[in-house]
Amino acid sequence: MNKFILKWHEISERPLKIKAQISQKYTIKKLLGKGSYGFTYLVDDKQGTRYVLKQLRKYKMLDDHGRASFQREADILKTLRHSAYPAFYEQFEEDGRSFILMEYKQGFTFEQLIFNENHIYDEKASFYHLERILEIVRPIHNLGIVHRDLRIPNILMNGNEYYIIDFGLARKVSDKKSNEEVNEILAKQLFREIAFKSDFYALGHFVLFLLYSGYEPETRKSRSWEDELELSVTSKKILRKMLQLDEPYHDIEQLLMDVKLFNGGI
Ligand SMILES: Nc1ncnc2c1ncn2[C@@H]1O[C@H](COP(=O)(O)OP(=O)(O)OP(=O)(O)O)[C@@H](O)[C@H]1O
Repeated sequence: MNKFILKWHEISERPLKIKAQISQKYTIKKLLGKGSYGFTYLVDDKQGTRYVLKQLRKYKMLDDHGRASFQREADILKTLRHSAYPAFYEQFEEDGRSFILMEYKQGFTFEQLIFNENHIYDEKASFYHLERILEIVRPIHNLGIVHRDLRIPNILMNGNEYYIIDFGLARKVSDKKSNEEVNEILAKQLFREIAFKSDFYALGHFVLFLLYSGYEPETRKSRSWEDELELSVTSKKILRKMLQLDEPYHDIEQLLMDVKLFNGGI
């Protein structure tokens, strides 16, 4: 399909309507997200239990790559089985549409916490959250999986619990053959390379979002984060490595150790 036709399909396909019934079991309550891959809904079953239902766009179903990445997300969710990530429930097709049903994780995303709830994070709080999040990234990396989308809308908090969602871009690092191709194309997009350091790079930006939540510019001139934020030498060092400005961290244990030392936990 040429690019124009693909775009036309993307724009013209509408999400399912609120109150629509799927698989005779689930009712659509809300559209949570709309991406190029498909739609994400909040649904409930007849007992009123909430779930998240992901739908692959119809034209993506005709495309091997689209189907494969949707399947990869289902497979990765099935593999993970940890309370920090949505549990996989089922996968089905209906009316030529493909769906994945997963656990709904209740909480606020860090995007909501910063931009809607106006939370402000100082250096101490930011690195505390980073440590807690790294603890739940560790099991993913230990399974040889890179998330590749650890952004503020994909990390949630509820009380003392942290969750990671949206495994749509996650890949196995051992998936060498297909990865070589992807890595070549994406070599310049530091957070999409299929390597653990991509997740650290994304989390470096995540920490900058937290740190900038309390930033009041003194001048109109924009400066680098190192000049704008008042940070300790150690946290700058950690961030520079995460952001691949210095020799990057290659495995999570090195990074976690530095963050724990900084937080005074070791
Ligand atoms: N399992 C889940 N539990 C709770 N909320 C979820 C879950 N999955 C997705 N969401 C919510 O739905 C939103 C959109 O879902 P998702 O990330 O899958 O789609 P997206 O279109 O790729 O969005 P984004 O670009 O924000 O990542 C998320 O930002 C989150 O608020």
